Amino acid sequence: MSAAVPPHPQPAADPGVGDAWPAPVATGALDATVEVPGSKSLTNRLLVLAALADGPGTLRGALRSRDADLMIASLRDLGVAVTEGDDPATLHVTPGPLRGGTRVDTGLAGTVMRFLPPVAALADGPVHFDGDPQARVRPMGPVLAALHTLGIRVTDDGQAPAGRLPTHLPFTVHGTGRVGGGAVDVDASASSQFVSGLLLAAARYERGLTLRHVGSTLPSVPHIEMTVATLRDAGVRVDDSRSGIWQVAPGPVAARDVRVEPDLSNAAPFLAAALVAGGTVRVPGWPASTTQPGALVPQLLERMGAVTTTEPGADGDVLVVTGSGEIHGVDVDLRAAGELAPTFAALAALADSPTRLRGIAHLRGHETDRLAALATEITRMGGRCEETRDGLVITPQPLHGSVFRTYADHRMATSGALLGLRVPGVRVEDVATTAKTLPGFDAMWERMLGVAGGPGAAA
Ligand SMILES: O=C(O)C1=C[C@@H](OP(=O)(O)O)[C@@H](O)[C@H](O)C1
Ligand SMILES: C=C(OP(=O)(O)O)C(=O)O
Repeated sequence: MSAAVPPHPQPAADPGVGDAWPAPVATGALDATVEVPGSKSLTNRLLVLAALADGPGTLRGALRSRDADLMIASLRDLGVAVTEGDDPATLHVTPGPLRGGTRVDTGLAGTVMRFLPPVAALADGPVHFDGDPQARVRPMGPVLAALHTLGIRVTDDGQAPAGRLPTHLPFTVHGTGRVGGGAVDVDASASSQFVSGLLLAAARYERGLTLRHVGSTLPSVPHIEMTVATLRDAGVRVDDSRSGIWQVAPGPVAARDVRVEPDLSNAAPFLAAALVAGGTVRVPGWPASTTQPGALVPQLLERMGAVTTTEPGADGDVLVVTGSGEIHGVDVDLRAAGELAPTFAALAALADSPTRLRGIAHLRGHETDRLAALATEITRMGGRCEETRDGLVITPQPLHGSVFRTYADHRMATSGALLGLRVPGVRVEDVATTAKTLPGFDAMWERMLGVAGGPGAAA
């Protein structure tokens, strides 16, 4: 990976054992249907496109979580009206002239910190960006360098020497109300979101944008395809016919009324639970075709021992995953779907043979250094999980309970829950961190298990 990732802030020495969530152990085969809320990636793309559109639009089935709510709050501050419809998942968006003189709180949301600077470039004044302490070490440089190339002034509000382009939060994008556009080279080897963010705003640039990826690897290609698909659905012309080059034509973004698919990556730990506990888990609303990387979940679970089918449901297909409790190790390149790695690492630690996860060096710049975090927590449980240059090698061992640290990472929390299904005594520190993309995860998990009586009842 060519973009260096600085070390993440370390968690407190004592992870608050008393408050940790006792992950319930499965006491029998599962038989559950889990309704998963809207996709984070689609919700935040569709919010940005609605904010840039040529009239009022509506999202239905939108995710409401910390990441989505930070996007909504930021767009409101920029002058976009976002109001709730009959239910919180229905959002009406009315674009307005983009205002400067505001502050964007990115939280720990990659989609907010990478998608909004190219939008802020269109505002009529400075927009200050900052986020959680962990967000300040997530890579930002390539997207800010691209804005600089396009003639937008970006200044560092942190520790960088004066005059140096910022590479991390906090920073200010000095919008002037217009962006000329043109051509930029971007090294997106550390995050596909650098590409997505620039493409999402590009139709509103006077000459559009031609973006060329110049890095050695490109992670999360399905997420870039999702960006291109959502742009095209909004009537924007995008040429992606040359590998590693995207050309967005200038023009209006059509206001639309859109339905958001369920978040297939958030479905993954629930579906994986069928392998760990045995039995069946169903997720309704599984799209017949999708750009979400979670589309890979059924085939990956099958490789690890599941039987998967789809059944017709009231609202599209229902994905049905059945496991026997046996889990087989795999050798898999997850470059296209890195956000699935924590779920598959947890499954791997419970398997009957070793697993190699490859192509995911960029996970070192996610919510936390996920490779280090997974290796540390699985090892703490007595497992064997070693970091490689671009992934993890997990060799199953007998595991014991522990406090499973989450490092402010929602997917670490869901991995801990998955391990706790089989290993008694797992307590997940700060399970509330799942609110980043799935508020109420612990209650959903307990419902899946048929556990009554609230946290810890089945531990
Ligand atoms: O564009 C998106 O919605 C995302 C892209 C991916 O980021 P990276 O390319 O940084 O992995 C993914 O991991 C993240 O969860 C969501
Ligand atoms: C990497 C992730 O999030 P973000 O959108 O903050 O990059 C994730 O959800 O796994």
